Amino acid sequence: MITIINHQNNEFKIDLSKPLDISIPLTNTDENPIAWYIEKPEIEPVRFGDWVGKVSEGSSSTNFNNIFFNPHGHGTHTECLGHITRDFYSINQCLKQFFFTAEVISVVPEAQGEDFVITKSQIENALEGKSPEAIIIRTLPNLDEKRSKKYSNTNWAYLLEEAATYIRESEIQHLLIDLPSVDKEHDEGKLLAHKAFWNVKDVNTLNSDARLNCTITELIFVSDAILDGSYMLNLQIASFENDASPSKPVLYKIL
Ligand SMILES: N[C@@H](CC(=O)c1ccccc1NC=O)C(=O)O
Repeated sequence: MITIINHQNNEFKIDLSKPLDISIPLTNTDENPIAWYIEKPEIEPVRFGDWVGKVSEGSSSTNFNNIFFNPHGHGTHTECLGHITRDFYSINQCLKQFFFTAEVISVVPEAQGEDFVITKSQIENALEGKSPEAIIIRTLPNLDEKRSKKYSNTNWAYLLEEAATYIRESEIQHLLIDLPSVDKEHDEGKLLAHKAFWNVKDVNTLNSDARLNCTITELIFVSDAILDGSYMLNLQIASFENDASPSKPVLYKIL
């Protein structure tokens, strides 16, 4: 299913029948990744007395599950600046378009003291002067365990503030990464990369040039079969009125 997208005076030819899904499935098993010290998601049938919302139990014509999960801690999710502000901002109001030009880059986080960090020059070198609407950062090594990793208290790699500032100054609107956060796990609430990317100067009173329509997507997984380079990104969320929603970013190779 080939289509041609005309965008910013360019033609992009993509094959909609060849999606490259970079989301991590959300399950109630021990396979599910976890960050931020919570337990695994729950997916359980509704119960009313003896009645169980599960066909195989015999009382219900349908499978009818409640799901308890956390968008930030349980898998691929997309957030708006409402994640860090005193006032409420909703991803469903901030993200109103869903197709973007995108660049997949791979970086090896650099040791800095006890941390591993992604620097401005790594982003700058990997982008090679390109100016996509979205950047997809794959950290190396790209171990399969990322799909089910328990991240709590692992001090994962993070973006230096200078790297997030560079991404903002490059006018990139959507930042996707395969880590639980663009920031350091234990950072005393500084959230330097989040603030730099969204241009949030004061979380109590939002500045007028804060980037309301820009998003951060965390806990993606970009398989090795997807090479670095240019793609079209379809960034889909569920319509949650919340700072963040589970999401399904899908790439299409440009033909
Ligand atoms: N690093 C922050 C905590 C934090 O960033 C956070 C905590 C719970 C759920 C999500 C978080 N950040 C996600 O991007 C802190 O140490 O206060």
